[in-house]
Amino acid sequence: MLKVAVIGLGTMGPGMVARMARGGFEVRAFDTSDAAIDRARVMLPQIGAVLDQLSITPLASGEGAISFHRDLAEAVAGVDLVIENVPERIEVKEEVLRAISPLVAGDCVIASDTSGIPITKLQAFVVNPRRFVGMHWSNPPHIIPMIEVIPGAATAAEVVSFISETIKGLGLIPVLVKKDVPGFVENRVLYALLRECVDLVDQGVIDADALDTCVSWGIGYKLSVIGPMALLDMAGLDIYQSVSGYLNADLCNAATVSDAITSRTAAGRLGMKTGGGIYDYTPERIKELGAERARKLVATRRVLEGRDTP
Ligand SMILES: NC(=O)C1=CN([C@@H]2O[C@H](COP(=O)(O)OP(=O)(O)OC[C@H]3O[C@@H](n4cnc5c(N)ncnc54)[C@H](O)[C@@H]3O)[C@@H](O)[C@H]2O)C=CC1
Ligand SMILES: Cc1ncc(C=O)c(C(=O)O)c1O
Repeated sequence: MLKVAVIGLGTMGPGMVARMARGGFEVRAFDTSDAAIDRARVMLPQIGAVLDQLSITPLASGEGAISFHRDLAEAVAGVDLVIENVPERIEVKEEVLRAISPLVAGDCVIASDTSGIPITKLQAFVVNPRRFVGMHWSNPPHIIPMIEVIPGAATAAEVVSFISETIKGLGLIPVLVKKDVPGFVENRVLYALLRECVDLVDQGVIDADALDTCVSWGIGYKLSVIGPMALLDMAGLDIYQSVSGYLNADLCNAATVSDAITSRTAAGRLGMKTGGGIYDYTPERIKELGAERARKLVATRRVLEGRDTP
């Protein structure tokens, strides 16, 4: 049974811990914050119920054990894989990776769930860069089945194979990113979309809620069935040639973050986690939305996987 340590139990950690334990791994869950550990403990049964709805059942040998840790050396002792999952700030990742690296065995793989910091940069912070790789999950990690695998300049081929096989072994889908570009692929695409969406709302072209309806029921719904490259063929490359010929030059190409976002983050309006961001949320609404989104994502995934016929 594979032994894995997850370092950081914020938005992403609990779902990753639960998903890997369901796949039979022994999972050590570490955070420096007692509140994060307490929250993760509360979330595990709720996440387990969602995994049940996805028909992700424990192996015949049973679900892997989960243990919680406040001592880093204890958390990573003897594990095969450590997944760094701390905030997306390179100085925090440097401190954590420099702390983890000397504590693990020579054959242990260290992976980072960074959203897009180049893996080659993070490799500088570990003792053995050959055994360091990007493993980028998507939120919510217990529901979204795709994980990007990103080798850095020094990552050994066998480590890329190990991570890809580990992901497949969980019944998930590894996607290899061949060049270590910032944001990898998923977030380059997402952030191109988000930049345009924020700009359209900033410019008063559309209200936020109408934009959400337009994107979710238009391209969002369609793209879950037909990928962008296949969509080009469905629309016709001549159409893309014509439209992109006049539209590309008009799209937002701002290199900085929109003032509307920067003023909100400066005021502590970070979204659901602070009760308001673009929209406002009560604690009851946050619970409702969490349940509703999980239910719809589960139902959609079951249909897309062919488990349920509509
Ligand atoms: N939020 C998202 O939608 C996604 C985030 N990611 C990436 O995953 C990583 C984690 O993101 P989130 O879970 O959103 O962050 P978060 O800020 O919600 O949670 C980070 C956790 O790390 C803990 N932490 C901080 N310093 C630590 C340290 N020195 N040692 C151990 N734990 C420490 C915090 O207490 C917190 O519980 C980031 O690199 C992020 O870019 C990847 C995919 C999606
Ligand atoms: C806004 C945003 N940024 C990063 C990520 C993942 O790295 C996600 C996600 O949903 O996975 C996201 O929504």
